[in-house]
Amino acid sequence: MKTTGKKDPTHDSLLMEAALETVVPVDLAERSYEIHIGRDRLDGLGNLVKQRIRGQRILLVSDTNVAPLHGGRAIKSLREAGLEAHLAVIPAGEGSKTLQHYSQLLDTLVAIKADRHSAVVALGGGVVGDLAGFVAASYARGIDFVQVPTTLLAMVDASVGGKVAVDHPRAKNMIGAFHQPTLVVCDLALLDSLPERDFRAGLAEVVKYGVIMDEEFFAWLEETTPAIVAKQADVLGRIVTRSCQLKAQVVAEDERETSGRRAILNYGHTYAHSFETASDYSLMLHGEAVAVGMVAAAKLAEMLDRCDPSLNQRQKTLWSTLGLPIRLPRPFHPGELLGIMYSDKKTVGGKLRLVLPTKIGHVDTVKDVDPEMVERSMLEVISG
Ligand SMILES: NC(=O)c1ccc[n+]([C@@H]2O[C@H](COP(=O)([O-])OP(=O)(O)OC[C@H]3O[C@@H](n4cnc5c(N)ncnc54)[C@H](O)[C@@H]3O)[C@@H](O)[C@H]2O)c1
Ligand SMILES: O=C(O)C(=O)C[C@@H](O)[C@H](O)[C@H](O)COP(=O)(O)O
Ligand SMILES: [Zn+2]
Repeated sequence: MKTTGKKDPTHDSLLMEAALETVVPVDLAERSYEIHIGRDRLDGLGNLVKQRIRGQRILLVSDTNVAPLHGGRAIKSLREAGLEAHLAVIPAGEGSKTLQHYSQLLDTLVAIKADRHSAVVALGGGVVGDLAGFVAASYARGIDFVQVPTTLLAMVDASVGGKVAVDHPRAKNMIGAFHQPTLVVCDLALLDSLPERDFRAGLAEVVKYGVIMDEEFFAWLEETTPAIVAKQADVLGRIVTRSCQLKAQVVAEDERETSGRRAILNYGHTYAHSFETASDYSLMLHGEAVAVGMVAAAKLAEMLDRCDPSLNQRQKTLWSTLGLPIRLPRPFHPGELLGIMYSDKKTVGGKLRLVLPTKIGHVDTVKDVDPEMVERSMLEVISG
């Protein structure tokens, strides 16, 4: 692996040791938990879950794509471990992150007589994890929750850190909570069935970690694109492990985004959420919106003389090689997007706050950004 810039002595070993079987700890005092990463972990799920929950009754939540492929094995493993597992299946896609589906899952928990020691297990991508997690956060004022992510995006990001939510029609992830899982199990073999477009969308959040906090990881991703696109098993293991290590580090420093440190994970997201919301959550995948949002954010940083144009060029080159968009797929009105950005959760007192890069590996949160500049930065990504 090429090493460039200031060297963190632990870095090479961390990335190289990030082989196929790893456990990444998330250190949060009494809410600490482990992320188990490896291939073919689903068959051992029941025993892992059993050790980490208080009761026997489980609601396994999955979606209409994942349940037929992997739900049977998950249920079998839970039942073989002596757990009473029930299955609830939601329609696949972002359209399920609603109060209506949240309410239906609560009804299911009541129907199966779930109690305070019962647990929710999410088997799916970020949509299932965010929705099921919010259900677990609020049922009986909070019950145990286990994440079994099945997309790359959920393995590297959504399953870790305890942000759980549903969307408001005009504001993404606006109704939710912080509720940490008690266990995360990433079975890399599940990625074999993931559609190509969803796999590539997950890479956006991986590259995000490089830009916000790990220049060497970013450079390694640039060099490794052929193996990434070919989904080489050891490379996928390294990507998931390094991403989880980086996210765990940030979450341990600022669990509830109070000090501001955690906001760095939101790089590109204020823009991304406006694209998703303006298109009723149905035009772009979250990862695709993040990729374009990072291009717009880097353009703004460049316009504000905060970073060199080469940063955005490196991002865009990587997006093109990894099959991610650098522009929006249809024209949008910048004013409409800007209006939605004011509903972002980082907005305080009517002032926009944005996470902007200074160089690869470093970002700052910039308060009170000039809205006119933000609007202009969007022209970088608006087609037509
Ligand atoms: N909570 C967080 O910290 C956090 C972080 C990042 C993203 N998110 C949220 O995550 C969501 C996006 O997650 P996503 O990209 O995983 O989308 P997703 O959950 O919609 O999954 C993508 C698609 O892949 C299918 N799928 C999932 N796993 C599969 C598998 N193994 N085989 C075949 N098909 C499979 C799903 O049915 C779906 O159609 C967004 O709502 C986003 O806001 C949350
Ligand atoms: O975990 C975080 O913190 C993140 O910001 C991760 C993001 O990738 C993720 O999309 C998150 O859901 C966005 O958070 P939000 O607070 O802007 O809804
Ligand atoms: Zn995200």
